[in-house]
Amino acid sequence: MNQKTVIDVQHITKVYGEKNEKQYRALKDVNFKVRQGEFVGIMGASGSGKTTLLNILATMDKPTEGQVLVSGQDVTKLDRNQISDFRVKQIGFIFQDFNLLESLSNAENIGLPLTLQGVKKRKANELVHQVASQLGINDLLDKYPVEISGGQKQRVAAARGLISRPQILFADEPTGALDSKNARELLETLKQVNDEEQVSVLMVTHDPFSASYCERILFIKDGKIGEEIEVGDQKRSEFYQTILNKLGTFDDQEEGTDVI
Ligand SMILES: Nc1ncnc2c1ncn2[C@@H]1O[C@H](COP(=O)(O)OP(=O)(O)OP(=O)(O)O)[C@@H](O)[C@H]1O
Repeated sequence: MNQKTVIDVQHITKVYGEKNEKQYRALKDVNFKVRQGEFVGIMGASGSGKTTLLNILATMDKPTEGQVLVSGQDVTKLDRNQISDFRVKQIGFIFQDFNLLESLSNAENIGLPLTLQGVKKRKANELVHQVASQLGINDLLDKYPVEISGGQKQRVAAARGLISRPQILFADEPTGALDSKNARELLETLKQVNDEEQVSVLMVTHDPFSASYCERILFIKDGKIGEEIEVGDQKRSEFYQTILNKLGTFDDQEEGTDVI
């Protein structure tokens, strides 16, 4: 197993709201590491802090305290330019609602991170075709997002997330808007890319089926990592059952954050 740490989360705390106002503590001293090529899931009740955590790791939000080392560099200390650079070169992101730009063709959407990096059109085109072949969506390149299905949109979004060959792919409920067939296909593809490219995948999900594709799952409860489970030698179907059993031990209540 690859032991290189790509993400090292140290003592992350997130408080929403200004001082003198009502404040909420959404994350409390969160610590964990992710290795290169690992497929890690984050599960937890609604309001437990999953999206807050993912957004901090992906530099879309800053923690109140603590640091996030990505390949040894503290990304919470980056300035605006460094953050843009970090996002386009080192990470990919897939959202539940795809976040494709309707006015761009699918090929242009996929190539957007390269356009932002100033990669020449010809080279960008070549890379777009490469990733599209890998994800089996070559025939969608000349179409626009409105002309394709939800499952196809998420594959286009995944291609955009992977085009820069990032070290880390963040996925926030990537199967949330997909039917089970499309969800399965997307997860198979993510797993394949994860294996082939050693890209670390960090996926927030409510869905035990999606989570069964992970090697390790962190359970967030009330802003803290409560427990974690690993697939180990289990088959995916067995891991799915393990996850269901684990979820059954939690109560299903929505979580409120701590008002300070
Ligand atoms: N911008 C914000 N300002 C104030 N509170 C916020 C803000 N964003 C999130 N919160 C609160 O922080 C807590 C954690 O929210 P977060 O979205 O991270 O949870 P989650 O686990 O992703 O939930 P869900 O599964 O419903 O998406 C929630 O109680 C939420 O209301």
